[in-house]
Amino acid sequence: MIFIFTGTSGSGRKTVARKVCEQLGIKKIVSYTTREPRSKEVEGTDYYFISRAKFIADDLKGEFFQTAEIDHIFYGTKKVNVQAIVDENESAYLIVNRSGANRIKFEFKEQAVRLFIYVQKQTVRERLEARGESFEVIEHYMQHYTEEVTYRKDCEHVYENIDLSHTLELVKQTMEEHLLPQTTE
Ligand SMILES: Nc1nc2c(ncn2[C@@H]2O[C@H](COP(=O)(O)OP(=O)(O)O)[C@@H](O)[C@H]2O)c(=O)[nH]1
Ligand SMILES: Nc1ncnc2c1ncn2[C@@H]1O[C@H](COP(=O)(O)OP(=O)(O)O)[C@@H](O)[C@H]1O
Repeated sequence: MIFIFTGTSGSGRKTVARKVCEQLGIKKIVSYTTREPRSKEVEGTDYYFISRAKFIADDLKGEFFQTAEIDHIFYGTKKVNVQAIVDENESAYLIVNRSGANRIKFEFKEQAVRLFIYVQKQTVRERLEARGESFEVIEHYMQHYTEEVTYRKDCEHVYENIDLSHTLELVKQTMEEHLLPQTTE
């Protein structure tokens, strides 16, 4: 099973995904990005941080399963990382935007499920302010919000992440249901 975490940026997707998947022992498919690491982000855990030139070269070689460009930054997951999960017949998760979620769902069909995490626009702003983000960064998040939030109608599961522990419980429950052996009835 592939668990696709998507939703509005700044709503807690990474936090929820990491905590629940740690508990369930589900591996992450780590994306590549051309943006600078933020403080506390770890190479190979949060992202593989690579240069634009390397990203473009790898893309030309056909190494990416899917890519996205957001605010002039490239993001992508490599075929080799996705294939490793398929070969081992394991479950995995990733955190992607709308286009990435669509691409993965299209490829994996019933074997992929989209978990949409969101909060109200004003709450995103407050959390980013609390995280100490600059005005410019916060405005970027705000500009994407409307486009991102409308994707929720297409996703299999939707969570408004108000109380974190409550969200974690609900998401865990859903994921456990998907991990149960499928009956043919
Ligand atoms: N399509 C796609 N989107 C990605 C990938 N990796 C990350 N993203 C998305 O890119 C956006 C920006 O991510 P990031 O720079 O970490 O900032 P965030 O908005 O704080 O999560 C988020 O919506 C991520 O989910 C990827 O491999 N493919
Ligand atoms: N339920 C919650 N209540 C308050 N703050 C939260 C909650 N969930 C996550 N956060 C905080 O909100 C910020 C954004 O979370 P993050 O997981 O980075 O979001 P995303 O991956 O969606 O951009 C982080 O500082 C995180 O600790």
